[in-house]
Amino acid sequence: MRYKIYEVLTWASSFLKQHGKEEKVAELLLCHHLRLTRAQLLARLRDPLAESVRQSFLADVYQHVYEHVPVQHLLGYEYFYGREFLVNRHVLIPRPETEELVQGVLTRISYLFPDSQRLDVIDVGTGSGAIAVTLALENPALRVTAIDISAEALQMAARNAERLGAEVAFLHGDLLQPLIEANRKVDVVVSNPPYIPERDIPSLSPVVKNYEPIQALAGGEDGLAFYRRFARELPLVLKERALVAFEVGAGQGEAVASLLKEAFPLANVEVAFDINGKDRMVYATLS
Ligand SMILES: C[S@@+](CC[C@H](N)C(=O)[O-])C[C@H]1O[C@@H](n2cnc3c(N)ncnc32)[C@H](O)[C@@H]1O
Repeated sequence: MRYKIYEVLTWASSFLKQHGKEEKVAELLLCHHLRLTRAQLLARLRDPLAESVRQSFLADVYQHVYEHVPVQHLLGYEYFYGREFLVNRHVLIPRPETEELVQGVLTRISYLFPDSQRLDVIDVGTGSGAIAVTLALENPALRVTAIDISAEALQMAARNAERLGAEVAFLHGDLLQPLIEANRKVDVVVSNPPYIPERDIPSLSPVVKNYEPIQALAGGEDGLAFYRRFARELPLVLKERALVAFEVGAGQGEAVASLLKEAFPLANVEVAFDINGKDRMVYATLS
């Protein structure tokens, strides 16, 4: 007996709901397995579903429910700023909050450096390359370099840059060390570093804790370890006129702003809030 698409979809949606997962995951996964858009899927709900597709689709649904595999790992991608970024276990799945950081950087660049050519922009801890690739594509005048300590993450970021046609240079290294060693001075440093306090890691949801790289999450005892290092190392790499843009964990805004004010007493430091009203970005402008 062959089931119709809508029968399998209805069953999977309520199965997901019963297990505390989002129902819409069923539609996403089924579109993926059938290589259809959502509109095409909805137009074919009464078509029969091939048994092989039904089985591979249900295998993914079970993995999501019983093993907490993130849906992005089942699909192999996540959307960021309207573009598809490939993801795997070596990179953080890019989050919507980070789109707000990218937006903030693009806006600030346009008014801080209205007539500068080829600004040197560095994305530290690039992961999937979401920030670096998006900045390069949204403003092709930027000269974007991405750094990560994980060689596997850099591989994925480079693949994303190539697929999306972005010109980004990649450096393997520890935070700003590749720039310090080369005595390179830059205009913009942007980073979404690991910022989860170590004590909070055990209570993260299994979808995050079991599948996202710990190196992308753990920010030392209080979550601020990377910002402290940035505050020490940034003065060695920034030009006189420069922009620093960080994503921070909710509640960390003021602490990170203080670190930047200590490092750059003359800078204009600003804590910005995300769409959910949480302190999420800290910007420092040196001029
Ligand atoms: C929170 S993830 C951010 C990934 C990506 N930028 C994004 O916003 O989706 C942090 C990234 O920093 C990298 N990282 C961790 N420690 C690092 C270090 N010491 N130097 C450079 N990168 C580091 C991790 O490998 C990870 O890719």
